[in-house]
Amino acid sequence: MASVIFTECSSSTMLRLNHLNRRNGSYLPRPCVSLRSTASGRGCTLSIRSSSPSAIVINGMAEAKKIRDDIKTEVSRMKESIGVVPGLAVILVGENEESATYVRNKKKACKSAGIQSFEVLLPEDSSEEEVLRSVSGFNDDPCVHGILVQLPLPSHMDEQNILNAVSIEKDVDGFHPLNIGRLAMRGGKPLFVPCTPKGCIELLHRYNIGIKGKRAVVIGRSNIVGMPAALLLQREDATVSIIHSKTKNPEEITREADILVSATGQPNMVRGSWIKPGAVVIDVGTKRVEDSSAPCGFRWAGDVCYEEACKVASAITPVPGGVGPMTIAMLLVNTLASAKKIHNFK
Ligand SMILES: Nc1nc(=O)c2c([nH]1)NC[C@@H]1CN(c3ccc(C(=O)N[C@@H](CCC(=O)O)C(=O)O)cc3)C=[N+]21
Ligand SMILES: [Mg+2]
Repeated sequence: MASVIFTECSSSTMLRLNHLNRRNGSYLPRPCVSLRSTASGRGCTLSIRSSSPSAIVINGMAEAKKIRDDIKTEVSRMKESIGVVPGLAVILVGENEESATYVRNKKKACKSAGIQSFEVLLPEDSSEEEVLRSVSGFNDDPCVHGILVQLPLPSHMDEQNILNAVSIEKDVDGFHPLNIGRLAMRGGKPLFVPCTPKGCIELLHRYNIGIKGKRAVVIGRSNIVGMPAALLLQREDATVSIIHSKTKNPEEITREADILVSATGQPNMVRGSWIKPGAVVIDVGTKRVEDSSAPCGFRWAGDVCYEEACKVASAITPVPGGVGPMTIAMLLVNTLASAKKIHNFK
């Protein structure tokens, strides 16, 4: 290893730390080399001048592909042995362009994995009763093993009421209050866990990033991502803090995080200075932002200032290609698991 130089304003390089710690199955720096909180407040001042610092990029797209391939194999095994094809139903209300994109992606993923997909598109001004009727139809349909009501719903509908109506056996989104309640209980056994947080944890596992005993900070407390992510991390024995819009000085708390999960949908909110050197950063944000230089007129922006974060973090998920594809892969995982359970197929 070349000389290690301590400079005042350098961003840290975790190359050496990564090298050391990957042998222990962890990308996190050892406490004894975790230099932080300098007087200037710039965080770590350890650097190796000769090499440009850069975090490991967590390739969610590649992991998702592997998972989808495994599902495809299982789906055909199931079809051949018992003649059952797993089915996923999606209910989409209104014309929200982003929602339409997700629904399209889910449909594509189902198709390539051999999962049958069903879809109900309802106009924005539909009544709650109409949505409830669709839910109930899918609850009773033996070809459907998973039901997903795309959120957000139009504001005139009671979201809780609708999520409550989904059969918990088919709640592949894990949004039914019973599944969430069980997730929150010590020793509780949810039938399904929400796909995005589940995808985040799966990425950490697949990259051998230890969670037990680590400080985890989640930014955002939504029912879809923030809150279940915090619960899951806590179940994996992390010590978890949740940051939200009323939190004072959030960056002081994020700088404590060994694992930082951001799910706010506010592009570039998380700056490099918010991140502890060597931390693992999971960026859940996927916001469409106008960009005339992009081929389709927009691009996907995460919550994290990626260029800055790369210089500080030891590992980071990109947007796109990080958490997003894993979300869809987990949806297929849950749907297959549901079909197996309903048909008692091992
Ligand atoms: N009931 C419900 N369940 C959800 O799981 C749910 C939802 N409602 N409402 C909206 C959010 C958002 N969400 C995403 C899924 C995949 C990508 C995704 O695949 N993103 C790609 C970019 C998009 C693309 O390339 O087309 C990526 O990050 O690489 C993003 C966002 C699921 N959600
Ligand atoms: Mg992504």
